[in-house]
Amino acid sequence: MSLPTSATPTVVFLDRATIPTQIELPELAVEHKRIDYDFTSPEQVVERLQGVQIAITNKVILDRECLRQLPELKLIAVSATGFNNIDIDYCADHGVAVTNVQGYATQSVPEHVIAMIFALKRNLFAYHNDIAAGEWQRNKQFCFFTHPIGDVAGSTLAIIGSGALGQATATLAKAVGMKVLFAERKGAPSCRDGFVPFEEGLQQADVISLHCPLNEQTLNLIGERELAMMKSSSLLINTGRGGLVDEAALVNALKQGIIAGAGVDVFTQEPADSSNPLLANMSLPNLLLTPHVAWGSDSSIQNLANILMDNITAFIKGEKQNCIV
Ligand SMILES: NC(=O)c1ccc[n+]([C@@H]2O[C@H](COP(=O)([O-])OP(=O)(O)OC[C@H]3O[C@@H](n4cnc5c(N)ncnc54)[C@H](O)[C@@H]3O)[C@@H](O)[C@H]2O)c1
Ligand SMILES: O=C(O)[C@H](O)CO
Repeated sequence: MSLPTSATPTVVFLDRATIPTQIELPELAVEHKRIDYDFTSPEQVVERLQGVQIAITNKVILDRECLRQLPELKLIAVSATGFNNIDIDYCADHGVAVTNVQGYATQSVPEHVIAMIFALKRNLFAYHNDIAAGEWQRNKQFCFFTHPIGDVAGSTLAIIGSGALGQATATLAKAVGMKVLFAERKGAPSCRDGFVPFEEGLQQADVISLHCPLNEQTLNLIGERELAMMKSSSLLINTGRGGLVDEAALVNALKQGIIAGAGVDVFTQEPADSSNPLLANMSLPNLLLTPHVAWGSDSSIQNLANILMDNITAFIKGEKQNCIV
């Protein structure tokens, strides 16, 4: 998994526009040729990576079918933590290195999670919408209470995924007075020290926050069965990946009062459209949606850009940094 020493590598960024313009993407500290595309459709991937040694992708999918047609590709530098858009097994079997960017958003994602928890617990958007619909204006009192308002302090947060973002979310949650549990992996035969069994986490939590990767084991981790185990007063926050949650089952749970609310930043298809059950029901007062921006504070994206380009420089120099395979 290395480059021929004499060659000047070509580096192609397939979705450059995922890095906002105010963020500086550092130059590589080694000789190279770089081509940036703001956006690449699935049909354009193979053509754009023909003869290319290094591909940068945030969310463009590099699956087996397209990788098979790219024998010169030596490195996929994922400009994200999640790498579920890459066929890792193919890369491992065919000598294609894959790097990702770890721990760059330990401020941004937890702040987004806690913001969603406060907004939902206090029903901020439901009240905002009531005013927009003229409810307050029709009322005689200085205030009115059409939605429950809960305290965040004292409530229990169950975190699924105890890596960089799970841990950082735990730290912030404790700072606002929440009790924190880490749930063991679903189906695990035993429970590690410091974890509670998966089902117990679901049952005890006032809020569940997902911070595990999307893979074969975690697809539809939260479905009808799991939602039914949660308290009817509880919230689900998903900033992990859309596929972790059965979206139709979640909408049903919100409509039937099986759980009290959900904050969702990630979707099975992105961008999602009105065929997505969550978008089709986004007027529900207890559903808060954001367009995959939990990672997106300027400082976090700058961290990401720096680490991304460092990973590539290291690879070209023959060093290993943040290698998944
Ligand atoms: N919404 C966003 O903007 C955003 C930003 C960054 C990351 N993410 C997502 O968050 C995920 C986690 O990021 P991170 O930096 O904490 O990654 P990480 O690799 O540091 O941590 C992932 C954790 O999940 C655990 N895990 C793996 N499989 C599991 C399973 N089946 N059940 C429970 N836990 C499991 C791992 O052991 C690890 O502790 C990423 O994979 C990505 O999908 C989203
Ligand atoms: O995985 C990540 O880092 C986020 O989804 C942003 O791409």
